[in-house]
Amino acid sequence: MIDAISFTNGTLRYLDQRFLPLQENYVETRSHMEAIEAIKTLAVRGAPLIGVAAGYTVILGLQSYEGTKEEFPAYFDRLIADVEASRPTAVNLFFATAKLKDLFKAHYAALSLEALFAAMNAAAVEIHNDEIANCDNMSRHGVELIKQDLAETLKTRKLTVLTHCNTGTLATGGSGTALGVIKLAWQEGLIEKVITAESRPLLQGLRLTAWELEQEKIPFYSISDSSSAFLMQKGMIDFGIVGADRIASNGDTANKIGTCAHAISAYHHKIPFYIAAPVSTIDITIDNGTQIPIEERNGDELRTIFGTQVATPTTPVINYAFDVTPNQFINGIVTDKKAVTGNYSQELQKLFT
Ligand SMILES: CSC[C@H]1O[C@H](OP(=O)(O)O)[C@H](O)[C@@H]1O
Repeated sequence: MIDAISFTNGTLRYLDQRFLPLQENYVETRSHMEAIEAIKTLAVRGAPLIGVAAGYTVILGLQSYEGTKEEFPAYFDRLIADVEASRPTAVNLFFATAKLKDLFKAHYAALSLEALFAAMNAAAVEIHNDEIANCDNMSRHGVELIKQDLAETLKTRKLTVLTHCNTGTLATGGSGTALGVIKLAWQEGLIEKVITAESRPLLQGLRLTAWELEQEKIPFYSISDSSSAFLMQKGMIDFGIVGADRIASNGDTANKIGTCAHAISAYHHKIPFYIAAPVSTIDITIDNGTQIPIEERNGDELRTIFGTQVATPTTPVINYAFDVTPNQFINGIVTDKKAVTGNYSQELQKLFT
Protein backbone atom coordinates (compact mmCIF):
# COMPACT_ATOMS: atom_id res chain seq x y z
CA MET A 1 0.00 0.00 0.00
CA ILE A 2 1.15 3.59 -0.70
CA ASP A 3 2.93 5.06 2.33
CA ALA A 4 1.13 8.41 2.56
CA ILE A 5 2.30 9.30 6.08
CA SER A 6 4.25 7.82 8.99
CA PHE A 7 5.70 8.96 12.32
CA THR A 8 8.83 7.18 13.54
CA ASN A 9 11.30 8.14 16.26
CA GLY A 10 9.91 11.64 16.46
CA THR A 11 10.11 12.27 12.71
CA LEU A 12 7.10 12.86 10.45
CA ARG A 13 7.50 11.37 6.97
CA TYR A 14 4.99 12.05 4.20
CA LEU A 15 4.56 11.68 0.47
CA ASP A 16 4.32 15.18 -1.00
CA GLN A 17 1.10 14.92 -3.04
CA ARG A 18 1.62 18.19 -4.93
CA PHE A 19 3.98 16.54 -7.42
CA LEU A 20 2.22 13.19 -7.92
CA PRO A 21 1.93 11.29 -10.15
CA LEU A 22 5.01 12.48 -12.02
CA GLN A 23 7.26 12.71 -8.96
CA GLU A 24 7.15 10.61 -5.78
CA ASN A 25 8.83 12.97 -3.30
CA TYR A 26 9.01 11.83 0.33
CA VAL A 27 9.67 14.49 2.95
CA GLU A 28 10.91 14.01 6.52
CA THR A 29 10.58 16.71 9.14
CA ARG A 30 10.76 17.25 12.92
CA SER A 31 9.38 20.79 12.61
CA HIS A 32 5.73 21.38 13.41
CA MET A 33 5.81 24.60 11.40
CA GLU A 34 6.95 22.68 8.32
CA ALA A 35 4.20 20.12 8.97
CA ILE A 36 1.59 22.88 9.22
CA GLU A 37 2.81 24.29 5.91
CA ALA A 38 2.48 20.82 4.36
CA ILE A 39 -1.20 20.75 5.35
CA LYS A 40 -1.78 24.33 4.16
CA THR A 41 -0.23 23.65 0.73
CA LEU A 42 -1.94 20.26 0.29
CA ALA A 43 1.37 18.44 0.28
CA VAL A 44 -0.58 16.41 2.81
CA ARG A 45 -4.32 16.41 2.11
CA GLY A 46 -7.58 14.54 2.37
CA ALA A 47 -9.87 14.92 5.36
CA PRO A 48 -8.91 11.78 7.33
CA LEU A 49 -5.20 12.16 6.53
CA ILE A 50 -5.33 15.82 7.58
CA GLY A 51 -6.61 14.60 10.94
CA VAL A 52 -3.77 12.10 11.22
CA ALA A 53 -1.22 14.74 10.18
CA ALA A 54 -2.66 17.24 12.66
CA GLY A 55 -2.15 14.80 15.51
CA TYR A 56 1.47 14.14 14.56
CA THR A 57 2.06 17.87 14.00
CA VAL A 58 1.07 18.60 17.59
CA ILE A 59 3.51 15.90 18.73
CA LEU A 60 6.29 17.59 16.75
CA GLY A 61 5.41 20.81 18.54
CA LEU A 62 5.61 19.08 21.93
CA GLN A 63 9.04 17.71 21.02
CA SER A 64 10.25 21.26 20.40
CA TYR A 65 9.04 22.59 23.75
CA GLU A 66 11.89 23.73 26.08
CA GLY A 67 10.00 25.75 28.70
CA THR A 68 8.74 24.96 32.19
CA LYS A 69 5.55 23.11 33.08
CA GLU A 70 4.04 26.42 34.21
CA GLU A 71 4.76 28.00 30.81
CA PHE A 72 3.41 25.02 28.86
CA PRO A 73 -0.36 25.88 28.73
CA ALA A 74 0.27 29.09 26.79
CA TYR A 75 2.61 27.27 24.38
CA PHE A 76 0.09 24.44 23.90
CA ASP A 77 -2.74 26.90 23.17
CA ARG A 78 -0.64 28.60 20.47
CA LEU A 79 0.42 25.27 19.00
CA ILE A 80 -3.18 24.03 18.75
CA ALA A 81 -4.33 27.35 17.28
CA ASP A 82 -1.61 27.23 14.61
CA VAL A 83 -2.55 23.66 13.65
CA GLU A 84 -6.28 24.44 13.55
CA ALA A 85 -5.65 27.48 11.33
CA SER A 86 -4.02 25.32 8.64
CA ARG A 87 -7.30 24.28 6.95
CA PRO A 88 -10.81 25.14 8.18
CA THR A 89 -13.23 22.71 6.50
CA ALA A 90 -12.10 19.15 7.19
CA VAL A 91 -13.50 18.45 10.64
CA ASN A 92 -11.12 15.49 11.11
CA LEU A 93 -8.40 18.04 11.89
CA PHE A 94 -10.47 19.44 14.77
CA PHE A 95 -11.44 15.91 15.86
CA ALA A 96 -7.73 15.20 16.33
CA THR A 97 -6.89 18.43 18.16
CA ALA A 98 -9.97 17.98 20.38
CA LYS A 99 -8.65 14.57 21.51
CA LEU A 100 -5.32 16.13 22.46
CA LYS A 101 -6.97 19.10 24.18
CA ASP A 102 -9.09 16.68 26.21
CA LEU A 103 -5.93 14.88 27.34
CA PHE A 104 -4.41 18.20 28.36
CA LYS A 105 -7.48 19.18 30.38
CA ALA A 106 -7.68 15.78 32.06
CA HIS A 107 -4.01 15.23 32.89
CA TYR A 108 -1.94 18.44 32.82
CA ALA A 109 -2.21 19.07 36.57
CA ALA A 110 -1.43 15.52 37.68
CA LEU A 111 1.17 14.35 35.15
CA SER A 112 4.74 15.39 34.42
CA LEU A 113 5.18 16.98 30.99
CA GLU A 114 7.04 13.84 29.92
CA ALA A 115 4.11 11.61 30.89
CA LEU A 116 1.59 14.01 29.32
CA PHE A 117 3.55 14.11 26.06
CA ALA A 118 3.73 10.30 26.01
CA ALA A 119 -0.06 10.10 26.42
CA MET A 120 -0.58 12.58 23.56
CA ASN A 121 1.86 10.70 21.35
CA ALA A 122 -0.11 7.49 21.96
CA ALA A 123 -3.34 9.32 21.10
CA ALA A 124 -1.89 10.58 17.81
CA VAL A 125 -0.85 7.05 16.86
CA GLU A 126 -4.32 5.79 17.82
CA ILE A 127 -5.95 8.38 15.53
CA HIS A 128 -3.82 7.08 12.66
CA ASN A 129 -4.56 3.41 13.39
CA ASP A 130 -8.27 4.16 13.76
CA GLU A 131 -8.45 5.88 10.35
CA ILE A 132 -6.80 2.84 8.74
CA ALA A 133 -9.28 0.48 10.43
CA ASN A 134 -12.17 2.80 9.55
CA CYS A 135 -11.45 2.36 5.85
CA ASP A 136 -11.81 -1.43 5.96
CA ASN A 137 -15.11 -1.22 7.87
CA MET A 138 -16.42 1.54 5.56
CA SER A 139 -15.54 -0.47 2.47
CA ARG A 140 -17.52 -3.45 3.69
CA HIS A 141 -20.60 -1.37 4.53
CA GLY A 142 -20.36 0.44 1.20
CA VAL A 143 -20.18 -2.76 -0.84
CA GLU A 144 -23.22 -4.16 0.97
CA LEU A 145 -25.17 -0.98 0.14
CA ILE A 146 -24.15 -1.17 -3.52
CA LYS A 147 -25.17 -4.83 -3.72
CA GLN A 148 -28.53 -3.90 -2.22
CA ASP A 149 -29.31 -0.76 -4.20
CA LEU A 150 -27.95 -1.91 -7.56
CA ALA A 151 -29.01 -5.52 -7.34
CA GLU A 152 -31.11 -5.37 -10.52
CA THR A 153 -28.28 -4.00 -12.65
CA LEU A 154 -25.82 -6.45 -11.12
CA LYS A 155 -28.00 -9.32 -12.36
CA THR A 156 -26.92 -8.55 -15.93
CA ARG A 157 -23.63 -6.62 -15.79
CA LYS A 158 -20.93 -4.96 -13.74
CA LEU A 159 -21.12 -1.31 -12.71
CA THR A 160 -19.50 1.93 -13.79
CA VAL A 161 -18.92 4.30 -10.87
CA LEU A 162 -18.23 8.04 -10.83
CA THR A 163 -16.00 9.49 -8.16
CA HIS A 164 -14.55 12.94 -7.50
CA CYS A 165 -11.30 14.22 -6.03
CA ASN A 166 -9.14 11.69 -4.19
CA THR A 167 -10.45 9.58 -1.37
CA GLY A 168 -8.00 6.70 -1.40
CA THR A 169 -4.87 5.81 0.49
CA LEU A 170 -3.47 9.26 -0.21
CA ALA A 171 -6.39 10.84 1.65
CA THR A 172 -6.63 8.42 4.55
CA GLY A 173 -3.53 6.30 5.15
CA GLY A 174 -5.79 3.25 4.77
CA SER A 175 -7.52 1.81 1.68
CA GLY A 176 -9.67 4.92 1.40
CA THR A 177 -13.19 6.14 1.98
CA ALA A 178 -15.09 6.29 -1.34
CA LEU A 179 -12.13 4.82 -3.19
CA GLY A 180 -11.82 2.15 -0.53
CA VAL A 181 -15.41 1.12 -1.26
CA ILE A 182 -14.60 1.12 -4.99
CA LYS A 183 -11.45 -0.98 -4.49
CA LEU A 184 -13.33 -3.63 -2.48
CA ALA A 185 -16.25 -3.61 -4.93
CA TRP A 186 -13.71 -4.22 -7.73
CA GLN A 187 -12.17 -7.10 -5.81
CA GLU A 188 -15.65 -8.61 -5.44
CA GLY A 189 -16.32 -8.39 -9.18
CA LEU A 190 -18.96 -5.65 -9.02
CA ILE A 191 -17.13 -2.92 -10.94
CA GLU A 192 -16.45 -2.69 -14.69
CA LYS A 193 -14.65 0.65 -14.56
CA VAL A 194 -14.26 3.89 -12.65
CA ILE A 195 -14.91 7.39 -13.98
CA THR A 196 -12.71 9.79 -12.07
CA ALA A 197 -13.52 13.48 -12.38
CA GLU A 198 -10.35 15.58 -12.63
CA SER A 199 -11.33 17.82 -9.67
CA ARG A 200 -10.22 21.28 -10.71
CA PRO A 201 -8.27 23.27 -9.78
CA LEU A 202 -5.67 21.02 -8.08
CA LEU A 203 -6.66 17.91 -10.05
CA GLN A 204 -6.76 15.39 -7.22
CA GLY A 205 -8.93 13.15 -9.40
CA LEU A 206 -6.86 13.35 -12.58
CA ARG A 207 -3.54 13.07 -10.71
CA LEU A 208 -4.06 11.14 -7.50
CA THR A 209 -7.10 8.90 -7.96
CA ALA A 210 -5.87 7.95 -11.44
CA TRP A 211 -2.46 7.09 -9.94
CA GLU A 212 -4.03 4.94 -7.22
CA LEU A 213 -6.28 3.14 -9.73
CA GLU A 214 -3.27 2.45 -11.96
CA GLN A 215 -1.43 0.98 -8.97
CA GLU A 216 -4.46 -1.24 -8.25
CA LYS A 217 -4.86 -2.16 -11.96
CA ILE A 218 -8.52 -1.06 -11.86
CA PRO A 219 -9.85 0.13 -15.26
CA PHE A 220 -10.77 3.81 -15.30
CA TYR A 221 -11.25 6.89 -17.41
CA SER A 222 -10.54 10.44 -16.28
CA ILE A 223 -13.02 13.14 -17.28
CA SER A 224 -13.35 16.87 -16.95
CA ASP A 225 -15.60 17.82 -14.03
CA SER A 226 -18.16 19.31 -16.41
CA SER A 227 -18.54 16.01 -18.33
CA SER A 228 -20.37 14.05 -15.64
CA ALA A 229 -23.89 15.23 -16.54
CA PHE A 230 -23.43 14.23 -20.20
CA LEU A 231 -22.12 10.77 -19.26
CA MET A 232 -25.10 10.31 -16.94
CA GLN A 233 -27.45 11.46 -19.72
CA LYS A 234 -25.89 8.81 -22.00
CA GLY A 235 -26.43 6.10 -19.38
CA MET A 236 -22.69 5.63 -18.85
CA ILE A 237 -22.71 5.92 -15.04
CA ASP A 238 -24.53 3.58 -12.63
CA PHE A 239 -23.75 5.34 -9.35
CA GLY A 240 -21.54 7.94 -7.77
CA ILE A 241 -19.56 7.76 -4.53
CA VAL A 242 -17.37 10.52 -3.09
CA GLY A 243 -15.72 11.44 0.18
CA ALA A 244 -16.43 14.25 2.60
CA ASP A 245 -14.66 16.90 4.58
CA ARG A 246 -17.49 17.65 6.97
CA ILE A 247 -20.98 16.21 7.29
CA ALA A 248 -23.63 18.16 9.21
CA SER A 249 -26.01 16.34 11.57
CA ASN A 250 -28.76 16.43 8.92
CA GLY A 251 -26.51 14.81 6.28
CA ASP A 252 -25.64 17.96 4.30
CA THR A 253 -22.10 17.26 3.13
CA ALA A 254 -19.09 19.44 2.35
CA ASN A 255 -16.73 17.92 -0.15
CA LYS A 256 -14.35 18.99 -2.90
CA ILE A 257 -15.79 21.76 -5.11
CA GLY A 258 -17.69 20.18 -7.98
CA THR A 259 -19.29 17.47 -5.85
CA CYS A 260 -22.67 19.21 -5.61
CA ALA A 261 -22.94 19.51 -9.40
CA HIS A 262 -22.36 15.74 -9.77
CA ALA A 263 -24.94 15.04 -7.04
CA ILE A 264 -27.63 17.27 -8.53
CA SER A 265 -27.07 15.71 -11.95
CA ALA A 266 -27.22 12.21 -10.44
CA TYR A 267 -30.49 13.13 -8.73
CA HIS A 268 -31.93 14.41 -12.02
CA HIS A 269 -30.88 11.21 -13.80
CA LYS A 270 -32.11 8.98 -10.94
CA ILE A 271 -28.59 7.62 -10.30
CA PRO A 272 -27.68 6.69 -6.69
CA PHE A 273 -25.13 9.08 -5.16
CA TYR A 274 -23.32 8.15 -1.97
CA ILE A 275 -20.97 9.73 0.52
CA ALA A 276 -18.31 7.63 2.23
CA ALA A 277 -16.66 9.05 5.33
CA PRO A 278 -15.59 7.93 8.80
CA VAL A 279 -17.68 9.02 11.78
CA SER A 280 -14.79 11.40 12.57
CA THR A 281 -15.93 13.47 9.56
CA ILE A 282 -19.42 14.00 10.97
CA ASP A 283 -19.86 17.27 12.86
CA ILE A 284 -22.87 16.43 14.99
CA THR A 285 -22.73 19.89 16.61
CA ILE A 286 -24.05 21.64 13.48
CA ASP A 287 -27.63 21.43 12.25
CA ASN A 288 -27.06 21.79 8.52
CA GLY A 289 -24.57 22.54 5.78
CA THR A 290 -24.91 26.31 5.96
CA GLN A 291 -22.87 26.17 9.17
CA ILE A 292 -19.85 24.46 7.56
CA PRO A 293 -16.90 26.85 7.08
CA ILE A 294 -15.90 26.67 3.41
CA GLU A 295 -12.24 27.31 2.68
CA GLU A 296 -11.47 29.92 0.02
CA ARG A 297 -8.05 29.46 -1.52
CA ASN A 298 -5.63 31.65 -3.48
CA GLY A 299 -6.91 32.56 -6.97
CA ASP A 300 -3.54 31.59 -8.43
CA GLU A 301 -4.73 27.98 -8.17
CA LEU A 302 -6.95 28.86 -11.17
CA ARG A 303 -4.80 31.54 -12.81
CA THR A 304 -1.91 29.11 -13.07
CA ILE A 305 -1.68 25.40 -13.69
CA PHE A 306 1.22 23.90 -11.78
CA GLY A 307 3.41 26.91 -12.34
CA THR A 308 2.26 27.84 -15.84
CA GLN A 309 0.40 31.15 -16.06
CA VAL A 310 -2.83 30.55 -17.99
CA ALA A 311 -4.77 33.69 -17.03
CA THR A 312 -3.57 37.21 -16.44
CA PRO A 313 -2.27 37.77 -12.89
CA THR A 314 -5.05 40.33 -12.42
CA THR A 315 -7.91 38.00 -13.44
CA PRO A 316 -10.44 38.07 -10.60
CA VAL A 317 -11.14 34.59 -9.24
CA ILE A 318 -13.56 33.01 -6.78
CA ASN A 319 -11.89 29.82 -5.55
CA TYR A 320 -13.92 27.89 -3.00
CA ALA A 321 -12.15 24.61 -2.19
CA PHE A 322 -15.39 22.85 -1.20
CA ASP A 323 -19.12 22.95 -1.81
CA VAL A 324 -22.04 21.63 0.22
CA THR A 325 -24.36 18.96 -1.15
CA PRO A 326 -27.84 19.14 0.44
CA ASN A 327 -28.92 15.84 1.96
CA GLN A 328 -31.81 15.43 -0.50
CA PHE A 329 -29.27 14.59 -3.23
CA ILE A 330 -27.52 11.93 -1.13
CA ASN A 331 -28.85 8.34 -1.25
CA GLY A 332 -26.68 7.07 1.58
CA ILE A 333 -23.81 7.97 3.89
CA VAL A 334 -21.38 5.07 4.32
CA THR A 335 -19.45 5.24 7.59
CA ASP A 336 -17.11 2.88 9.41
CA LYS A 337 -19.96 1.97 11.75
CA LYS A 338 -22.75 1.44 9.20
CA ALA A 339 -24.28 2.70 5.97
CA VAL A 340 -26.85 5.34 6.90
CA THR A 341 -29.93 5.94 4.75
CA GLY A 342 -33.28 7.56 5.41
CA ASN A 343 -33.64 10.21 8.09
CA TYR A 344 -30.06 11.42 8.50
CA SER A 345 -30.82 13.70 11.47
CA GLN A 346 -32.03 10.70 13.44
CA GLU A 347 -29.71 8.04 12.03
CA LEU A 348 -26.43 10.00 12.20
CA GLN A 349 -27.09 10.95 15.82
CA LYS A 350 -27.31 7.22 16.67
CA LEU A 351 -23.70 6.75 15.54
CA PHE A 352 -22.62 8.77 18.59
CA THR A 353 -24.55 6.79 21.22
C1 LIG B 1 -11.24 10.85 2.12
S1 LIG B 1 -12.18 12.20 1.77
C2 LIG B 1 -10.96 13.37 1.34
C3 LIG B 1 -11.54 14.67 0.87
O1 LIG B 1 -10.53 15.66 1.03
C4 LIG B 1 -10.32 16.26 -0.23
O2 LIG B 1 -10.04 17.60 -0.11
P1 LIG B 1 -8.50 18.12 -0.25
O3 LIG B 1 -7.88 17.37 -1.37
O4 LIG B 1 -8.68 19.59 -0.51
O5 LIG B 1 -7.89 17.81 1.10
C5 LIG B 1 -11.61 16.06 -0.96
O6 LIG B 1 -12.60 16.94 -0.51
C6 LIG B 1 -11.93 14.64 -0.59
O7 LIG B 1 -13.20 14.29 -0.85
